[in-house]
Amino acid sequence: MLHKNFIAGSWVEGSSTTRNINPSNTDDVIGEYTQADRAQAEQAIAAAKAAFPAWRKSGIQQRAEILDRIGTEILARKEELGRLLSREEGKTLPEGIGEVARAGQIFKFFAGEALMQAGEILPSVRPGITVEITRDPLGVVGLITPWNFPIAIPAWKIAPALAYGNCVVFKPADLVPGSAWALAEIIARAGLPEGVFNLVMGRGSVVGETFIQSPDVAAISFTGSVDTGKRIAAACGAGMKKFQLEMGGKNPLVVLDDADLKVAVNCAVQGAYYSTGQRCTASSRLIVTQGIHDRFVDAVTAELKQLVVDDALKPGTQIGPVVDQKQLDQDLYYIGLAKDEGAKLAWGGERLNRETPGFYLQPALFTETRNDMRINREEVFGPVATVIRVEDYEEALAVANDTPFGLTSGICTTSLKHAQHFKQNVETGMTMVNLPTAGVDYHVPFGGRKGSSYGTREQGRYAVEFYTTVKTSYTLPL
Ligand SMILES: NC(=O)C1=CN([C@@H]2O[C@H](COP(=O)(O)OP(=O)(O)OC[C@H]3O[C@@H](n4cnc5c(N)ncnc54)[C@H](OP(=O)(O)O)[C@@H]3O)[C@@H](O)[C@H]2O)C=CC1
Ligand SMILES: CCCCCC(=O)O
Repeated sequence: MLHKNFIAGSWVEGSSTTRNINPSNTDDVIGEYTQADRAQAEQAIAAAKAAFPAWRKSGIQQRAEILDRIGTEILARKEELGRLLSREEGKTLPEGIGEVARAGQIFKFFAGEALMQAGEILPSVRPGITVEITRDPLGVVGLITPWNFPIAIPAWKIAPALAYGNCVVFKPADLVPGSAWALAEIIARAGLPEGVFNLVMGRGSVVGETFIQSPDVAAISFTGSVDTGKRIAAACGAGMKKFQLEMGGKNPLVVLDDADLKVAVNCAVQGAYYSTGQRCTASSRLIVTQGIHDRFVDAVTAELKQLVVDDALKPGTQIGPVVDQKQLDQDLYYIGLAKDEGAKLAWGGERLNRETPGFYLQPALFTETRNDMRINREEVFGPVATVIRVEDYEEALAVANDTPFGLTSGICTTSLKHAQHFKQNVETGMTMVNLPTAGVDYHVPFGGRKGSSYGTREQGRYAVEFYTTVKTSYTLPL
């Protein structure tokens, strides 16, 4: 079966196709997916533009019911969709099912938000005049998503876009079309008028470029690499488009002498290596004070030796394969670079063989690293973490903030004083105390600072800032 694009309410073939390969077993072809060319991407944009005038006036009850219907079906099928997600992306089955559940919860959350489009009414400073502050939808929004959260990141862009009355052209990462297509198939049956939602599978350099260049696309929401994010920012700026970028991080986990060692080790292993380290929120720099350093390194190393690296769908697997050859090459490149820079490899870093051909990599831990090494400046986006030894809390905070990124951070400590000071002074958009840096709630703001993110926050009620525009009205009643 060829999985087609969904444009103007119909399933249509594109100009080429791509095969979806299982990173746990590269002999396993999950399915064949069509790829749009520029013309088809433009057809989708035109369909969304034509649908907007009516959709922007749709009732909030209609929107709420549609979003709730989508969320209900996603949750009802979380095992099936979770298995598909793990098969195509490589995160373990529990992680895949968890991500699908999160997507369903996100749609249900925004079903509620669709009903709560609050504004404000104030008296003018001029007597007798009333001022109203309301919000309008933007129009056609282009949603461009990465491979590492194939259904949750699309959900947290699509759901608010629709809730606030926008029309959508959605381009998933070419590497993981399965989850995106399954999500689109649910959305296609949820009762939206034709053209309101369009799935446009295809290469970023073709479909993505068409979105960011089109004068009929009012806004772009993007998650992915810094390089692509900068490209999108330049194009959107030139075209006076609204845009938001979520691009990753070099997230620090600070471990102080007074930390609970067991908690700190769990935070480090979960945060740095689960989901094969392929999370923008993953810990990659473990910043450890002198007094606990050796005990911490020994304990983390002991944990890494126990981790089960295997087929994502196999029961008991804790670390699935890397997503593809390109990412594996990137991980191995940085492992080699760290060695060349003089970092000490405490454990792992070798490609592994398993029963089936896949991109299996032993989680790697480097010690005796300095924050000015490239391994500590650049995002690897794999199961690779480094330890930086520091003297005290003050030095730990300074090192944590000394990075071009600012997405998330963490501190393991039993000192309320240090926890409070860290929350107030760490330069990241999100921060955790005695918790992994990865793993966030779905109903609160998500996003970072510096090179990690651009624009307003995603997720939760804060999403209204991006997916609407404010109008101030003055009325003199006659
Ligand atoms: N912060 C995060 O959540 C993520 C960060 N990353 C980082 O990015 C690196 C590469 O991952 P990758 O998925 O390839 O990231 P990319 O930035 O290459 O891709 C992200 C999305 O952007 C699309 N895209 C690519 N080029 C363009 C373009 N010129 N215009 C518009 N859209 C475009 C891609 O399409 P397509 O892939 O179909 O070509 C994909 O849908 C990772 O190694 C990691 O460092 C990656 C994923 C998530
Ligand atoms: C939903 C995708 C990003 C969330 C990353 C995390 O939960 O750590």
